[in-house]
Amino acid sequence: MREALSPNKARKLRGRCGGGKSIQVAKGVTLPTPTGGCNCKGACIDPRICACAQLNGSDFPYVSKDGGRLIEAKAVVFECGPKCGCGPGCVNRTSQHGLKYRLEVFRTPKKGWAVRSWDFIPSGAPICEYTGKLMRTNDLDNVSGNEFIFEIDCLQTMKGLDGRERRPGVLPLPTSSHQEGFDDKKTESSAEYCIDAGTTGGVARFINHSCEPNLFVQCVLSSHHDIKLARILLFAADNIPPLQELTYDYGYVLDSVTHADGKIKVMPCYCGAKECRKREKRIALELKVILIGLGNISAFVPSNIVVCDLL
Ligand SMILES: C[S@@+](CC[C@H](N)C(=O)[O-])C[C@H]1O[C@@H](n2cnc3c(N)ncnc32)[C@H](O)[C@@H]1O
Repeated sequence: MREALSPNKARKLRGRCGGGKSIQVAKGVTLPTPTGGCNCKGACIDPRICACAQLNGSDFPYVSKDGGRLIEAKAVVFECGPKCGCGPGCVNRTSQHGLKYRLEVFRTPKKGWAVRSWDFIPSGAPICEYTGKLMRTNDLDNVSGNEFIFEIDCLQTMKGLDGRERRPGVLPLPTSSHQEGFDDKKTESSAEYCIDAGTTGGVARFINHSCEPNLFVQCVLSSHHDIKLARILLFAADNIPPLQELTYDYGYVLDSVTHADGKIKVMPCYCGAKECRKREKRIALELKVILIGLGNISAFVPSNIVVCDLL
């Protein structure tokens, strides 16, 4: 990968601010109706009063420094939503404020497209949301490939299933979520819903896997409390200097992708980390993998993102 940016080669593409296209919902999938929120006015300040702070363990998950930073990774973050009394500037809406950093989609020698920032990113800062088409995992037969499928598996993270690290401080979800999908006795690990960014989505779809990532995945609930349909946000795991490639751990099950004949599909990992596991872990989907043409990536890239082909 060449490090130097070439302004002549860099191309600004048109698109929407705030991470690109928002979530589209597939036919047959219904988003839950917004749940009631807090009664705070203007901004949420007192965690003893804010009903949303109570859901986060009686505190706000964010500090307002640098426009909002997540204090620590959580099983799930409860943000204020449409039914809350607070306004859009509330710190407990940090992931809803859109892209804050100048991101660049660039070409790598071995991993295809990748993403980096022109700005310094402080630890805990929200980067972008994984957007695309929200669909049932069972309906995936009809999509073009699994390169851009993100399974919404917050439940597995919460329960530490499939080798995922169980995050500390897991709080019981509100009653509605228990009814909607959080069953303590359930050990089944498959995600019921996923986000397909194959044909629509934002810049998150270009972020590659690393075994030593500088981002982490955070499930966020803001307009409802159904964990199966949580929003997927990427946050900075560290202070990230400008031009360092942004990566997260795809965290899927090793050797779970098979060809049609049942043979394991080995996916080499080129993350370059010292502790690289040497294999990109992929999801357990028996799908034909068809790379979609990236001739027109403008559909995925908002206007404050630059695309730069460095090959
Ligand atoms: C969500 S896409 C990421 C963007 C992709 N690089 C592109 O050009 O559109 C996931 C795909 O990127 C490639 N990829 C991501 N991380 C990789 C890694 N560490 N090593 C090799 N290939 C990787 C794989 O082809 C993977 O299926």
